[in-house]
Amino acid sequence: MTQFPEDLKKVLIIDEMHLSIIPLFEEEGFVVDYRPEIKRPEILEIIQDYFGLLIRSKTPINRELLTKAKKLRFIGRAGAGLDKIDLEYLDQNNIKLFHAAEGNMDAVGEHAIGGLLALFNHINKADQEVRRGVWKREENRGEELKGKTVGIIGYGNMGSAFAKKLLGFEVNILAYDKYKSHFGSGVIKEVTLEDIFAETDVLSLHVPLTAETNNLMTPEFLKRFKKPIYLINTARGEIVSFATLNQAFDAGIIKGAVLDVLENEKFQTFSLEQQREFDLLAARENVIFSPHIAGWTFQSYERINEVLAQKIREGISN
Ligand SMILES: NC(=O)c1ccc[n+]([C@@H]2O[C@H](COP(=O)([O-])OP(=O)(O)OC[C@H]3O[C@@H](n4cnc5c(N)ncnc54)[C@H](O)[C@@H]3O)[C@@H](O)[C@H]2O)c1
Ligand SMILES: O=C(O)[C@H](O)COP(=O)(O)O
Repeated sequence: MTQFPEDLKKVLIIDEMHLSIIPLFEEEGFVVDYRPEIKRPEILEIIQDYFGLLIRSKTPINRELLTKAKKLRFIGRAGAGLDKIDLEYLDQNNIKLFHAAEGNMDAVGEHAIGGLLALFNHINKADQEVRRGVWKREENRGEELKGKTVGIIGYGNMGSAFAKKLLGFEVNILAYDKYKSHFGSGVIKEVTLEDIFAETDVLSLHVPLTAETNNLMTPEFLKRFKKPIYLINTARGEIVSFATLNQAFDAGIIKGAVLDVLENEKFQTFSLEQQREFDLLAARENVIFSPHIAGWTFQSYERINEVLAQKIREGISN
């Protein structure tokens, strides 16, 4: 067990997490305040007392918050995405950041495959029809994954987990990563973006949300695909807008989509245009939505805590 001085023990948890987080961190010698219901104004008032902060994504960890966090030495992100965190500030102020992407990457890989198979085989649509007493076989004839080329953009934890799950489906797997190289294997081919445009049948996005990937998929970007594609987005909704998706469907560039993430995930805050474009998407039979649950399994919920506790144990003692 790590022994910390009295004033370097307090850890604040501001998001709902599997309750295993409490004993895991207490065993490490921390004093844990589990406050999943806490609102931002109170966080701003009390954050000065804490050595560690454990988060998911409810509250932006921006300068307003961080400048008040005078004793803060580490942040633990129970999950993968770091897009709500001011990474530059952490770097400049020697605040360590740990994430637990390894804890939900298998869930994301399996969800992407599940969505794709459901899309290819019209499972959701056919299920609704049969429940209504409608028996349509020809209209629900499926598409096989075997022989398709699957393009992956972003080959980190999620992209590589998805690729690994694809092995066995007898597909051609191409992966492009702007900041990583020499990751290919005999089966998974490391390629350029041009190769992705030229060969992809199924495109899966696994980049983080950054200034560069926000709206990465513009209409111009999508026009560069040589064949109509099926799109899987389990990364972040801001990478491709509703309007761009509709345009690409209408132009025959996208012929089906699995969308676990949306450009705005709070329906009540949709602008009129977002509502109009979302309704158009929702009217398409070849779109499958889910409410940002790709990484959200019973197993990952608990595994994320274990990954985080272990990384913090190792990282804090250095
Ligand atoms: N839907 C969900 O439940 C869920 C769960 C987990 C993660 N995610 C999302 O998946 C993202 C990826 O997670 P990860 O753990 O694999 O991250 P990661 O950092 O391990 O991998 C991302 C990869 O993308 C590459 N990249 C960055 N910008 C790029 C660009 N412009 N073009 C091409 N490649 C680029 C990076 O070099 C990196 O290798 C997270 O940031 C999060 O947004 C979603
Ligand atoms: O980045 C992640 O790990 C997933 O998108 C889940 O995010 P959440 O913990 O904020 O729900």
